[in-house]
Amino acid sequence: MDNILTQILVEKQKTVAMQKEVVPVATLEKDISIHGHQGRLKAALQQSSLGIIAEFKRKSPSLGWIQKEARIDEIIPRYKSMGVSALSILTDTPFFGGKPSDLLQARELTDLPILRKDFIIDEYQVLETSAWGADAILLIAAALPLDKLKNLARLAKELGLNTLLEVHHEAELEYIHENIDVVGINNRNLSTFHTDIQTSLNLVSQLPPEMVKISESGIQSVEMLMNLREKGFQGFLMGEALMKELIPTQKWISLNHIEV
Ligand SMILES: O=P(O)(O)OC[C@@H](O)[C@@H](O)c1c[nH]c2ccccc12
Repeated sequence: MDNILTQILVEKQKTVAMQKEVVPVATLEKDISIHGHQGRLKAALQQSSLGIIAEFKRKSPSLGWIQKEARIDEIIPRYKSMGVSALSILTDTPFFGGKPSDLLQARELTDLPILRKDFIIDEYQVLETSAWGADAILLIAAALPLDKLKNLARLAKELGLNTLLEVHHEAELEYIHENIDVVGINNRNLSTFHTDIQTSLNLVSQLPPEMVKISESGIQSVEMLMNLREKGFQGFLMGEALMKELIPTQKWISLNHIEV
């Protein structure tokens, strides 16, 4: 199989089928009424902060292990001290080394909005996301037919979750509809896994002006972030650079004090 996304989706179908056996829908639904989070990702990005969505990611198909032994209770307090706007927690195990308990642990540690980062292909996973106390789901246009994506986004809205739609090119902009709260342009080509910030810069003018916009992947420096910010992005999904602490925490803290 040539395309990594295709491999991930095949694997995901098996995982979801297994999970449905382990935790039946009725059990998940009990937890949903307990949490009842209202989607707060969009609101957090609309406030005038730096707009970083800090990702917790142990490994990725493109990089291999980034930090195999990374712990939520060490990384999340650092992200909090940086003044990030939201968190992104990977819950995919085979390809990204994440697990649902990472999200649960992060939820215990902070009130920051949490994006559940996974490959959502089934309503069951939307229920899980809500039951685990996250605030938002990611839906990837390249991974889903439009009608399926619309059904998932509708369920998310009913549960009070925000939906972040991930797009890569112009043709996918047709996926934007009333239940999409935030649009993310992924700078990573999902076939080659190569990143290029130009992807964001090229597409931004074609997004609806009122839409909250995020640039995802390959943001490695403050200069890149500021450039994207000037071009109209309010959110910046960053994983590798933060996990590796390529930019000192102190630098982020000082940036939060300037007018952005
Ligand atoms: O580590 P980076 O290059 O900063 O990228 C973070 C995030 O954008 C990336 O992990 C990502 C974007 N979309 C995804 C979809 C699935 C898994 C991962 C992703």
